[in-house]
Amino acid sequence: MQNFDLIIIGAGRASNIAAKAGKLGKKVALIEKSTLGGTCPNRGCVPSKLLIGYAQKIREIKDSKKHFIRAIVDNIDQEEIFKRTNEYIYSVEENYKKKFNENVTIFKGEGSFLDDKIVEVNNTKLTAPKIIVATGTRPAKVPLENAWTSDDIFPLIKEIPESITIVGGGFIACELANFFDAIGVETTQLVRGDTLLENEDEEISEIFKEQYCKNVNVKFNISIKNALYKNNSFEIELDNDETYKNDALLFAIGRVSNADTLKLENTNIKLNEKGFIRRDEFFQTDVEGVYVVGDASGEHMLQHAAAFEMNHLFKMLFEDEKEPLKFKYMPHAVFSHPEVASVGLTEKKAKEQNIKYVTSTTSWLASAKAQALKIKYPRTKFILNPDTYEILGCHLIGYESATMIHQVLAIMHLQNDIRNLKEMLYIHPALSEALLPAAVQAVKAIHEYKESKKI
Ligand SMILES: Cc1cc2nc3c(=O)[nH]c(=O)nc-3n(C[C@H](O)[C@H](O)[C@H](O)COP(=O)(O)OP(=O)(O)OC[C@H]3O[C@@H](n4cnc5c(N)ncnc54)[C@H](O)[C@@H]3O)c2cc1C
Ligand SMILES: NC(=O)c1ccc[n+]([C@@H]2O[C@H](COP(=O)([O-])OP(=O)(O)OC[C@H]3O[C@@H](n4cnc5c(N)ncnc54)[C@H](O)[C@@H]3O)[C@@H](O)[C@H]2O)c1
Repeated sequence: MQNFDLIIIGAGRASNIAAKAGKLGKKVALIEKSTLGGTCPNRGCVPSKLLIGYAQKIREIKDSKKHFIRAIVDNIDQEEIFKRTNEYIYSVEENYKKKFNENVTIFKGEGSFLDDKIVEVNNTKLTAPKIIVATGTRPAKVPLENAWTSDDIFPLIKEIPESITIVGGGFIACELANFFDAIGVETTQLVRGDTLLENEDEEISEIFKEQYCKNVNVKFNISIKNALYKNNSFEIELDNDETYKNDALLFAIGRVSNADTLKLENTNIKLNEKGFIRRDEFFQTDVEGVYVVGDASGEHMLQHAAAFEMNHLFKMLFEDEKEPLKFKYMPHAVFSHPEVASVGLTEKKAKEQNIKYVTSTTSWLASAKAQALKIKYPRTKFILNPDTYEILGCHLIGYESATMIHQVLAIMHLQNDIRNLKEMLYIHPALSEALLPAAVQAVKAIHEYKESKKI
């Protein structure tokens, strides 16, 4: 039995805890069954955003006629795009290794529990007073042989397909289908319902659908009845009896817990109804001294949330943090075309929760920089508490929405009052100045609401 101060199962974001604890002189066992760094740098956020950079450039060139420029995309070197992205992925493991000092022992293998306090990896038994489970998620099982998930394209080492079908209408499907379509791979997206990005505010997802479908061929209310893999391609039969051939078929239909790899039946650790590990507000599982953080908890499934949680857990374990982490707000963005960013309640959620609210939706076009983009759809939508002026939700669609929303986030975090967004000074005519008329309009909407209630 090997003794440590800390055992960590899963070297994704939790690598940072291992590195920092090692620097404090703690003896750390870091167990990873795949590549150090986890999903984000190896097969998630980073490589997918590297790909989106290419897509964005191509879309801009193709759209240049709006600026009275005749330009054509003469050649897209797809191989180079994947080669460069793969090179980044291949560098991750070595870069992560450099983070750790001699106090951190890396065990490459699948970790599992023998009991509440003993973890086994490669037939070696380890124990520590503190154990962190940070095992993340994996793609939901693909129902057809030879079909891909996002894991299969990071890195893409097989031949680049000439045509691809992508199933799903969520984050991954809308980011990847946009990329494949932009680089010239014939792309079909299959969505079982009639919306894309179904968890976004309805007004925003409708605009997204209208704009996105101008580029990507999306079939709605459809499922695959059958898909036969023959001679390196799929013969796809849809449930409306339509048939067609595509080189690749990729499913992006959600992600599932890795808890089933941990032999939790040997412990008192319990799962919730979704199969994710149950925890209290201090990240502690049903076993004292065993914690679960990041995607493994199934709560947010976002890199910034995982990183924030891990940072807080480190402070709880090795510094003097006594308070639980309470996320005031959890923003996210979908890096597709168009780009969407959101924080807080959607109108639907506000309605469901019976919350008193006022909405205000404003075009960005009052800003000269927004006009210069020559796109008409960008919008800001606020959901507001009319009594307190609090921003309950903010939803953006348009160029650099993910960047734009940080200004709103800052206000929400500091002193959440829409009037602060209205009173601040903006650089004229920066794109973010588009938030000024949105804030003015939002405050007006609250005043009109208050007036209407006086009668
Ligand atoms: C295609 C894609 C794009 C994404 N884009 C974004 C984005 O733009 N922005 C964003 O915020 N989020 C994005 N995400 C989500 C983000 O990647 C995750 O939220 C984040 O990586 C979670 O970190 P984690 O450390 O909790 O889990 P992970 O990074 O998944 O790490 C868990 C690690 O545990 C290992 N493991 C699992 N079980 C065991 C075991 N039994 N023994 C040993 N090791 C084990 C795994 O191999 C893995 O390395 C994206 C995800 C995907 C798939
Ligand atoms: N920009 C980002 O922050 C980013 C990008 C990619 C992924 N992620 C994270 O990764 C997670 C997983 O992404 P995802 O796109 O796989 O999940 P998702 O939950 O966003 O979307 C899943 C989609 O698949 C559909 N679906 C589910 N089961 C299906 C089935 N059997 N047949 C057909 N369609 C089905 C759903 O209706 C939905 O449209 C996200 O929830 C997100 O947290 C974040």
